[in-house]
Amino acid sequence: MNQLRELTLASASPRRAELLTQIGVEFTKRPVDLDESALPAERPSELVMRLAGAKAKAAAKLLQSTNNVILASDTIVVLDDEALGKPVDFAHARQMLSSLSGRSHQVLTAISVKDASRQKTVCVATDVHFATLSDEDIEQYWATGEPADKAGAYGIQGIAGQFVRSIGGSYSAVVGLPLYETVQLLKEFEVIK
Ligand SMILES: Cc1cn([C@H]2C[C@H](O)[C@@H](COP(=O)(O)OP(=O)(O)OP(=O)(O)O)O2)c(=O)[nH]c1=O
Repeated sequence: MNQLRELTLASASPRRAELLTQIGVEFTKRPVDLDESALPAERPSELVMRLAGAKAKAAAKLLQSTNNVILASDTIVVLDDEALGKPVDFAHARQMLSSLSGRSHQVLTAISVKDASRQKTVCVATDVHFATLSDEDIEQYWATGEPADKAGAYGIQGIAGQFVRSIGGSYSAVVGLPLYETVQLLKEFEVIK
C-alpha cells in the first residue's frame, strides 16, 4: 500500500500486527505497558476507550518523531455490564469461561489514532453467542495455553472458535482490531488514501 504518513502500532499483541498486515498496512511497533484496571464506577465502554487512548498517548511520548501517526487498541469482554479482562490464573479463567457458557456476551474493542495535533477514539461492540461448556471443556481449553493472554479467557481465532455459535458484528474487532473502522481512521489521518 502507498502510505502517506508513517504509522506506529502501540501494541504488543501479535494479533493486531497480523490484522494490519493482512490488509497491507505497513507500520513499526512501539508497545506500551499500562495499568489496565478500571476506575471506580467506570463503565466498560469508558474503560476500553480510556485505555486505547492512553496507550496511544504513552507511545507518542516515547517516540522521537512527532510526524508519526499512532494506532492503539484495547479489547474487553462484557457480561452483565461487568468487564472481563485477561485471566490471572486457571481459577479466574474457569470462572470467566463458565459465566460465558451457553449465553451471549459483548466484546468491546476501542481503537485510538493520534498525531501531534489531534486524537480520535472509537469503540466497536460485537455480540458473541457461546455454546455450553462443560468443566472438562474448560480444563482442556486452559491446558492449551490459548486463554492466558486474552480478554475473557478465549481466542475466537483459535481453538475457542468451536465454542462460538454465532457472532453479530465485526470478527476482526473480537480478535483485537476492527479493520473497517481502523481503515476509516487511517484515511482520516491521511496515513492511507
Ligand atoms: C475476545 C478475544 C480477545 N483476544 C485478545 C485481543 C487482545 O490482544 C487481548 C486483550 O488484551 P488487550 O489489553 O486489549 O491487548 P494486549 O495486552 O494483548 O496488547 P496491547 O495492549 O499491547 O495492544 O485479547 C483475542 O485474541 N481473541 C478473542 O477472541
